[in-house]
Amino acid sequence: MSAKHRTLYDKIWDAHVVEQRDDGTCLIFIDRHLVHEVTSPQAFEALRLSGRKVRRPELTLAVPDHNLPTTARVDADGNRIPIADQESAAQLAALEANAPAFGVRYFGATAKEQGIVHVVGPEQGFSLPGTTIVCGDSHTACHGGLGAWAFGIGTSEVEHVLATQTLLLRKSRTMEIRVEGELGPGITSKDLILHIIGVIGTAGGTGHVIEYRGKVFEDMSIESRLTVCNMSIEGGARGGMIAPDETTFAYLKGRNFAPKGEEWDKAVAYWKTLHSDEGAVFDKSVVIDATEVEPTVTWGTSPEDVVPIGGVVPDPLSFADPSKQKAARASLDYMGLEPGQRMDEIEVQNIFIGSCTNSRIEDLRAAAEVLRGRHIHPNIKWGIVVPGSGLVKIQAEAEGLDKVFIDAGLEWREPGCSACLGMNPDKVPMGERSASTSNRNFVGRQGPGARTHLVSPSMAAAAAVAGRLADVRELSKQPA
Ligand SMILES: CC(C)[C@H](C(=O)O)[C@@H](O)C(=O)O
Ligand code: SF4
Repeated sequence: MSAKHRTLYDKIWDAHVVEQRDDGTCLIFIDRHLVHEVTSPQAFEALRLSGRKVRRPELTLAVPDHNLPTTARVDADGNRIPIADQESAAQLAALEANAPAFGVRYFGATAKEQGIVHVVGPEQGFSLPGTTIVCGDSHTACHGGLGAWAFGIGTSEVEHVLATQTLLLRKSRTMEIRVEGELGPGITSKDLILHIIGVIGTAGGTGHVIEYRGKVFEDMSIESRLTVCNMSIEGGARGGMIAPDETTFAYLKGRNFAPKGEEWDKAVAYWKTLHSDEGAVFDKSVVIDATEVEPTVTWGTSPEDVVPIGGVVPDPLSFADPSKQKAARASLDYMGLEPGQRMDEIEVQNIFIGSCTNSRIEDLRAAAEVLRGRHIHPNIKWGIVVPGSGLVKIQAEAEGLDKVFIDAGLEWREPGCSACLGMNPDKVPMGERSASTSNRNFVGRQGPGARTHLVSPSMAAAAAVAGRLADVRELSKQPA
């Protein structure tokens, strides 16, 4: 047992210890295992070779997302369109064969429930408060938005979880990110998390599990909480979570795999105990003033390279640390930017609205609100909107959002990871620049030589209209 006054993370940890080892590690029970096509083929193959089964197939959910093209998946006769890329096709085929062979629940490429694994888990009520959730994917912390302890694992751990439903872990340290005050008008959860990563840096959360605390998070929708927790890994953290509350319960009620009837009442009673006790001590604490958060954009090739839209590209010499100076110089070189250049004068040629950070219905509504009655700028050569799941797509179409995007000149696609990373045909061309709602602006992330500026959905829409990075608050003042 941990201390008397426990943090949310302590409580979830304590509830999942199967066995404590002398070396300080614990065998932890894993409640939920999400599986996608990239990190699972070898794990299933290893099980097959050793003649083992999936220990708890009902706690496992598989869905392809990374490699699927986001163009039509069936032809006019209803036949599946094959994937041209051989490696992608092989990974998809492996998952399609492995799921039924091992009795694992599977949402296939053409199922309406298919989507990005981190969008599907919450949407299906598969991800629940107080659960341990793993996936062979670094953005698994996303599910912490529901009050779960969720974290990414490697392929050998995927195999371990498939075979045993447990993991041998060492407890992380705890970190509180307390946000005080309120966000200004037009400032979103994406701006906030980019700002936070700017403050703590990409190593700020190393070795820690973050709990995001404060009224800002209590007031947030689940979609926004998922966006915040999603990027915990970009701040170096092992996980990120927000205590579950009435908003969480209302979001989950009635969802496909959420508990029903009496089970629901029991679950809610338990979930209500899942918050850090008064007097609980965190190993590290950071306080952020919400009123300081502006619409935030990145200028470099690390998610910590952030600046308000009203700011300028920084001078590498402005950083105290010589290694950061060197990194900034390399970033500016790659990004084709000069110190002192105004952020809102940087022209973009590509728009990507999607990814597990920002492809839920609320994100699409926010982008559509800016684009309604407007058209994309002639600078924009390619702009796509990629819903996070088939169900998000259906909902968006029922609200007419697809028409708003298409009328504005953007493409409306099938669900998947898409241009978030260059593993499928959606890529930003060499040397071109994108305003992207994804979570990583690494060198080559959106394709070889692609230059990525991370933004919120409404800021991506503003960039589409302006043909450059732009302050959505300025645009909103003008008539459409
Ligand atoms: C391909 C996958 C393993 C990878 C990850 O671990 O996160 C991807 O989802 C990413 O966002 O870079
Ligand atoms: S959308 Fe991007 S960040 Fe999310 S799982 Fe897919 S590739 Fe990774």
